[in-house]
Amino acid sequence: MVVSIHNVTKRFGEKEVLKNVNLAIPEHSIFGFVGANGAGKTTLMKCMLGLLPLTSGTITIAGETVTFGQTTTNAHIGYLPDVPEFYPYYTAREYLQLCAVITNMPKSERKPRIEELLNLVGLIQVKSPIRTYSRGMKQRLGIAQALLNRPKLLICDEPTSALDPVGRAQILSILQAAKSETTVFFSTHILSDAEQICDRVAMLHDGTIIFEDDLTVLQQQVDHQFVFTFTVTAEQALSQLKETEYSIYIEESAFIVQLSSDTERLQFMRELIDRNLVIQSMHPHTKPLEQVVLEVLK
Ligand SMILES: Nc1ncnc2c1ncn2[C@@H]1O[C@H](COP(=O)(O)OP(=O)(O)OP(=O)(O)O)[C@@H](O)[C@H]1O
Repeated sequence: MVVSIHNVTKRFGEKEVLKNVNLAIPEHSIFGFVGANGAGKTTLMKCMLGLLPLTSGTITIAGETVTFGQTTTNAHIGYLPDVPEFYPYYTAREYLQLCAVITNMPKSERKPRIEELLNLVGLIQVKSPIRTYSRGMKQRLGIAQALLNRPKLLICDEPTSALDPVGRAQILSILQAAKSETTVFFSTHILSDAEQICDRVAMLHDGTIIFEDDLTVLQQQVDHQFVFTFTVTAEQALSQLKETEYSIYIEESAFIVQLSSDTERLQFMRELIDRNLVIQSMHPHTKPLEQVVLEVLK
């Protein structure tokens, strides 16, 4: 485990913001940390970075215990705050060169690493200074900076929240690519972002982890239901399957059918052939993460 959080409680005065939190983050995974505004996500990340003292409990990063005020464990961490700040008159390349010098990166490694990261974050062709960058470009540069020294863990605080759909998709694909060299821990209140790239998801609600599991387990399959697409629309397919014995319904233009056994699945395929319906895709019907969350919070 690259991160182990054990019975962590954090109080600000009388206010208990984290209540006995336990988390284990496996290496080379993308771990989504979801929760509404004010749930305590930033507080836990600051505790992981040794920026806040714990009221009780322990946090270890790459096997080393985090101690408030000490920065030794931060050598394993790259951190992207929600609004990263840079020197506005530098270009991305100049800024990363400065960071490489400050962090004592060996001279021979600087150029290849910086070019590799500029390529990863899609800024390799950009020659203009950072002051001209969009928010998404700044986030992307922030990821490059955080990854510069090959940390074992990349912590990103709401990296997609302020971005438009294109900017969000770019960040998600960069985080996915970063997984080959590090472990990604990112917080978000956008469930669909977590759903797109995470291997594991934990949800913090009022300072308590209310679920934590592999995303595939969380998005349980709905009782033997399958979603089909055909070369015709769902409505047309349904009309071609008139008087069928199968339980079929259409939900938001998706054709969904209940097939409880392998035999039923085979029979249904035969029926589709008999009715000249050509399948484009078939997959198990799963609950979106949002529905899982709503059910847990009920
Ligand atoms: N230094 C502090 N002193 C007192 N209360 C604090 C302090 N820092 C955070 N809090 C409180 O702790 C709670 C959790 O805040 P936190 O910033 O961790 O939430 P969050 O999940 O990151 O929310 P957001 O998505 O809005 O950033 C909030 O009620 C906040 O007011």
